[in-house]
Amino acid sequence: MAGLSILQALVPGRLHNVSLQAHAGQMLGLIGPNGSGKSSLLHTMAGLLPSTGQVWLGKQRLEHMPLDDRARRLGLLPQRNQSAWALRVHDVVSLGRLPWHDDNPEAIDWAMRQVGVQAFAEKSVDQLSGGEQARVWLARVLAGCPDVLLADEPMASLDLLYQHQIAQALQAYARQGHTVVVALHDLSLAARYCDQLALMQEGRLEVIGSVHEVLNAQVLSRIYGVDVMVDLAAQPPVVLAR
Ligand SMILES: Nc1ncnc2c1ncn2[C@@H]1O[C@H](COP(=O)(O)OP(=O)(O)OP(=O)(O)O)[C@@H](O)[C@H]1O
Repeated sequence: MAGLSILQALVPGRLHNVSLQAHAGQMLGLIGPNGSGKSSLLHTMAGLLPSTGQVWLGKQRLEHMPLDDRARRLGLLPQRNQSAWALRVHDVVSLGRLPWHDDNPEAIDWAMRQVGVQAFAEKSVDQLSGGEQARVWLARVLAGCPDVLLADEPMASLDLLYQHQIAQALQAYARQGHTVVVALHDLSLAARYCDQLALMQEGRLEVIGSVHEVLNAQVLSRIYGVDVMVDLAAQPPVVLAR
């Protein structure tokens, strides 16, 4: 399957000439302080935030792809989600099949199982807790089985069990040959589950590489403005502000 490349993305005040490649089969984590440009980069990758740069899905330029093809091949989970209607959870997840014009029950059941929301299938989504709803929104994107999955802080509101279950599900999705890009603030989770990390600061890509290349205590302390301790040899790895 195709990876995703972004070349010289420039969005005034938000992104400054960002170029990077997300590879099929891998999970790329976007990290960096608040306002560093992670969401802007994800929206640019999804073709939703216009930039002067280029986005390539494999050998195809995203801007030149028909919209329905883009919708099938690229899925975005935004940072904030809400439903204007009190839809059933099953119906919300089914919306993920819209680009395919079908109601594929296997894909919908699979997506709900990945994030553990089968028990809520008949409930109204507005009657769920914040973390439960977050899992439903992710299931909706997974149900579309996109080649490239872009997720903005998918674990932010989840409890300890689901942080790990969702991180594992996203990693497994990448291992099946998909391209997964997640923005996240929990650097210990990033160290444990991501194959590559891209560290952003003030709209620029500061460094991209393996977990060991990017999670450097000195660099992180400078960028986050707080003393950071990094222990990548620990099981699981730990990255925390002191
Ligand atoms: N809709 C918008 N219009 C104009 N500027 C915006 C908009 N959204 C974000 N910005 C600005 O773009 C910059 C990057 O914001 P972005 O949301 O991409 O950062 P982020 O790294 O995702 O932050 P966080 O970790 O807080 O979610 C910030 O300076 C922000 O103020």
